[in-house]
Amino acid sequence: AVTPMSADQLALFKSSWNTVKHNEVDILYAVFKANPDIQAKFPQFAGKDLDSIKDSADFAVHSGRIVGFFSEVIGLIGNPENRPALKTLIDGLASSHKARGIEKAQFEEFRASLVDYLSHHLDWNDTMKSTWDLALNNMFFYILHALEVAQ
Ligand code: HEM
Repeated sequence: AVTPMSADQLALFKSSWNTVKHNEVDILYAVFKANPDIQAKFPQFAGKDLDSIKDSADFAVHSGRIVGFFSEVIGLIGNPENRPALKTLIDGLASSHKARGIEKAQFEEFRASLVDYLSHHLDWNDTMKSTWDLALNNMFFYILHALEVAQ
């Protein structure tokens, strides 16, 4: 289920994301490093040495798309008028990933690696941790549900 965030939590969520959102390459690198099975799903990166692809243009483009999705969603969260746009984005993500055979468990792995990254790059105190837990619980509730019902 989804638990609404307080205004303070929402503000902290957004401002803390703003401090790392341009570390796209480092974030995707951290996800691939911890989860070779995720890297293996990317046709252009499968089987390649992560440290040698990290600085490529292709890696930057993909990192920008994937991490940029979070920026797009986080930018829309908090205003009820944006709900249809959020639903469209999340449904699109779910159907494109379902079509690639990506399972719920891999989304959970992605989430865990993102949190691990954040825990080392944000001022990770109890308030920060509980705010991100809540935000990602909500976001992944929608994503995983959309993945379940996607065709
Ligand atoms: C919440 C987590 C994730 C987000 C926000 C995300 C976001 C995106 C976005 C925005 C794209 C480009 C648009 C599209 O094709 O839909 C994309 C492509 C892709 N994603 Fe994800 N993704 C996530 C998790 C995963 C996971 C767990 C895997 C693999 C196990 C994965 C594999 C792929 C692949 C293979 C592509 C296509 C890359 C290409 O263009 O060749 N994604 N992802």
